[in-house]
Amino acid sequence: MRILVTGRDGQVARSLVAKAAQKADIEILCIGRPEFDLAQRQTIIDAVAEAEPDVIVSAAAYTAVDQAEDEPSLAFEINAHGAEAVASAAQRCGVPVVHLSTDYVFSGDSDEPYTEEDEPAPGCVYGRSKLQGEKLVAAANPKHVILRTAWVYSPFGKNFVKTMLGLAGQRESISVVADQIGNPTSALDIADAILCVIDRMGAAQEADLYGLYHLAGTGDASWSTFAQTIFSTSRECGGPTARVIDIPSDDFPTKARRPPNSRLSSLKFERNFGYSLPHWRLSLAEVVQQLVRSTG
Ligand SMILES: NC(=O)C1=CN([C@@H]2O[C@H](COP(=O)(O)OP(=O)(O)OC[C@H]3O[C@@H](n4cnc5c(N)ncnc54)[C@H](OP(=O)(O)O)[C@@H]3O)[C@@H](O)[C@H]2O)C=CC1
Ligand SMILES: Cc1cn([C@H]2C[C@H](O)[C@@H](COP(=O)(O)OP(=O)(O)O[C@H]3O[C@@H](C)C(=O)[C@@H](O)[C@H]3O)O2)c(=O)[nH]c1=O
Repeated sequence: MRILVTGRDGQVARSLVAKAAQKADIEILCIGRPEFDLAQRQTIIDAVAEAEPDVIVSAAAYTAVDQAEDEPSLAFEINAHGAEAVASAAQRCGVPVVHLSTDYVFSGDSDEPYTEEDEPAPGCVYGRSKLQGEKLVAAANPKHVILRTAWVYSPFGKNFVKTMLGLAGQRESISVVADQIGNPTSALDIADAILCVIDRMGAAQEADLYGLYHLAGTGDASWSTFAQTIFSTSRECGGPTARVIDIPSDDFPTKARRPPNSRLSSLKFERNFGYSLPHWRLSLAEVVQQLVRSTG
């Protein structure tokens, strides 16, 4: 089984490489800029044709949430039209695409965890561009699994856990918003779930498994609770720590509006794939320990 993964240096791609290394029957091929650029359609067509994959994992994206407010055209070119081109290239090869999307497609004004039935209403450019990407991917390739995930962290790339540990080295206290809640999700757990999806699709070409799913870590937290847990875990293993000061979102102005509640219900994924992600606290401990060990 040859899996082509876009976004070579991203968190999900690197987690897939780490997880697939433990599986003899899987070959992972990661592609990235400059030879594969979502803003350059021909590079997508060429890269996919050359790879001859059995499945494509579309993990590359424009993920700079605030910066997207200043570069909406580029965000849409990459997250919407680039994603569509990847799904079309997969369709021309007759192979499925597993595409990643985000909790930021929701306004966050509901009090309940969002299901796949809920109407998206993104409040920022990043969320709008990813929502259009979902629609274009689904239209371009009937063999699609779209996974909306959230608050991704890992030992790789840029993420909130690494930002907090970095700031703890410089400050005694850090102000963190306490009125935005979501599901922290380890990219390593997403990688396991993607391999499970691919295994199920590859084994039976089960058409009824294609579609849109929410897939996030079990349990929820505010960014502030998440930060406190990062520091308590880091302290236990001898890493940097800081005091967290709870603040409202209004006291941490950002260019992009974030959803106050972006909790996702992953029940559909659980039902269809018989698989759920571990509790975020368990997965976080593993990642923080790895990060502290690697810098200590
Ligand atoms: N991070 C998160 O918290 C969440 C992410 N998601 C989604 O999950 C997916 C994976 O996210 P994650 O692994 O965290 O992403 P990262 O931000 O870690 O990595 C994104 C990757 O996309 C690549 N990329 C950006 N622009 C282009 C382009 N024009 N052409 C080719 N590659 C490009 C980047 O390459 P380069 O190194 O060249 O910049 C980078 O390797 C994305 O679709 C994202 O929207 C969903 C919810 C939460
Ligand atoms: C660094 C920092 C952030 N914050 C707040 C700002 C924001 O509301 C929240 C998260 O900040 P970040 O900018 O790190 O995270 P953000 O870029 O909003 O993360 C999002 O990324 C995209 C790609 C997604 O798809 C989402 O699921 C989500 O993970 O924490 C603080 O309150 N204090 C701080 O010191």
